[in-house]
Amino acid sequence: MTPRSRRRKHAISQLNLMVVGFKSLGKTSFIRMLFDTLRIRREDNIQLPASLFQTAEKPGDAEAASTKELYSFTLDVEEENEKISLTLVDCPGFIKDNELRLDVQVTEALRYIEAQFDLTLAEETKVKRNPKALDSQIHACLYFIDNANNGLTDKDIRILKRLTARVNVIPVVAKADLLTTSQLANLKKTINRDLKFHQIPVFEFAEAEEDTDIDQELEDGEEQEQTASSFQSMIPFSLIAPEDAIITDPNTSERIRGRQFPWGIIDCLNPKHCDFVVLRNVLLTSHRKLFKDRTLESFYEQYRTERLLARKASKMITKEQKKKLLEDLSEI
Ligand SMILES: Nc1nc2c(ncn2[C@@H]2O[C@H](COP(=O)(O)OP(=O)(O)OP(=O)(O)O)[C@@H](O)[C@H]2O)c(=O)[nH]1
Repeated sequence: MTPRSRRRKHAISQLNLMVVGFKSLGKTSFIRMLFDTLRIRREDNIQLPASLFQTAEKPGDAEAASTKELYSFTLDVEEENEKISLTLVDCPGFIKDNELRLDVQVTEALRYIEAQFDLTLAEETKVKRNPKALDSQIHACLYFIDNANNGLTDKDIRILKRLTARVNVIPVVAKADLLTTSQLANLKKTINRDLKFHQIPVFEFAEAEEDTDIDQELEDGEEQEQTASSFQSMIPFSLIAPEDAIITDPNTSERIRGRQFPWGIIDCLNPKHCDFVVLRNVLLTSHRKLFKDRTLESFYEQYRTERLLARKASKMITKEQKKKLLEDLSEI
């Protein structure tokens, strides 16, 4: 074992993921499915939020099962021999028919992301820094897109523009089981066209991989290029979450995390049925370090600069200017 791989084996990497999107698109179901596929290292100290297991399979359950407020929980997991402290953050679904409320909800999600930057900033400015300080920054945010729309709506565009200024955003098509293969392919194409047309900088695989060592295992440069572009071609990733009912494979009698229809079974872990397995690998293994690096080097640095400039500007303001500003504000 090389010193590097020995170090890797013992170090615990922190990874913080967030899910956002309009109401009832399957955000909590995705977190539940991800949780269900994890290899938990320490079961003794997990505190799972009750809302994670409130499902809405029966009519009338939807309101009770909807996420009322942002919550997070942390798990010690092991993925490909690496220890990860994984924090999952679930947000209340955005409300479509109230513009003001929608803006407040997006602001709340962004405030949470910025509050984590503030923790890093506070740690950095301490005289004696804590070398074991936790990295609570949100490294990737999955944005759930409603497959009933023909591409991105104006509201999606507005939200995505705000989110992509602060976090690595990965767009996903929710409930892909409701689309045929060609409908899904067309929707992906339209979403990509919309992202490009509106210049929304969601996470890009091809570009990002050029300056990183993530694919060290792939020695052949051509193969590396292919991998990057094949990830990129999957954007937005399609997701299908399993239903509560216990479904078994008729051939093997093994449990399947899936959805059963009169004509067959969808296996959510089958890459032919949806992109969950690929996305899971991207988040937890292949691109984990890249998400973290970009968060620190790009998003945190940008936020830090903005905060320091704002602080400087507020110090430069004279007493008279401050008084006038407060007077003006009280008249509004
Ligand atoms: N057909 C289908 N239904 C799904 C899928 N994922 C979730 N659902 C169903 O959609 C409903 C809402 O799922 P949730 O996971 O609670 O959605 P959410 O986005 O967390 O909801 P809010 O917290 O209200 O925003 C439930 O009835 C789920 O069973 C999916 O992939 N396909």
